[in-house]
Amino acid sequence: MGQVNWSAVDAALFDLDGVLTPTSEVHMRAWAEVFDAFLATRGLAEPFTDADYFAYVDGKPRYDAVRAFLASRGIDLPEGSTDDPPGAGTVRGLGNLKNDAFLETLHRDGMAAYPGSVRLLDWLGGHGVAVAVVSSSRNAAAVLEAAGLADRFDVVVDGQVAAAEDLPGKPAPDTYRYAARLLHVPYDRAVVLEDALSGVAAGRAGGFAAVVGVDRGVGAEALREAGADKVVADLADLVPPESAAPPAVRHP
Ligand SMILES: O=P(O)(O)OC[C@H]1O[C@@H](O)[C@H](O)[C@@H](O)[C@@H]1O
Repeated sequence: MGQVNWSAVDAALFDLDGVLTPTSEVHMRAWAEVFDAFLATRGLAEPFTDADYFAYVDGKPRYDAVRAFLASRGIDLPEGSTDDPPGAGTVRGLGNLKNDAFLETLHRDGMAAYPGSVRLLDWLGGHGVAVAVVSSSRNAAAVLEAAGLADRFDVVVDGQVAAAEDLPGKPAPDTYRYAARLLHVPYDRAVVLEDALSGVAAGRAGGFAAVVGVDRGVGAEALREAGADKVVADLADLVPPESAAPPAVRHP
């Protein structure tokens, strides 16, 4: 697949963290802080790595990510409950601790969208392609607000919607499919844009027109293996070339 054939597509379904905003890095650092401290309390010296993040955590709902990483190290913790305090020694307690770390950074440093992603959103808006955000995060609204993107999306299927609608998270395709249904667009007329292996797998499983992998560090080959039809480094690469330059100013 070369360029995305936007004339054959009615909707673009965007992952948020790592696709529209550089929040994937903020999540990754918060997870590393929390998991490293947890591993140290158990006398385990091998730290949480970027490779661990990409393989077990990236793109997944909060507690699914905790379970997947702990399982990779052969650690089994009780599930606990969602209001467990940080440090309760449960899956949910660890997830909550990480959420505190994430929100602290978000509120302290703010967040700006990737300029290339805004460029694609602008182009799609001018060409009648509907857009939605499909994020595993329960913090999607706060991130969209911080990045000044909130009013660009009428449809946001995030971790809170998934919980309310009882939808399984990525790598299951259900959240992407739900967003397409809310936009009244058939799956095969929608494109999925994703940076995480779990999210690419969700797009692949959903029967969408195409899955675009956005390489923010996981690697083009891994994205293709997970099911991406095309991989780009920046979403501006998906703006058709004829509109890459602003129209020439005509002088009479
Ligand atoms: O913000 P929440 O609800 O804890 O969700 C976290 C997850 O949100 C996803 O969007 C990110 O891709 C993950 O890497 C992250 O861990």
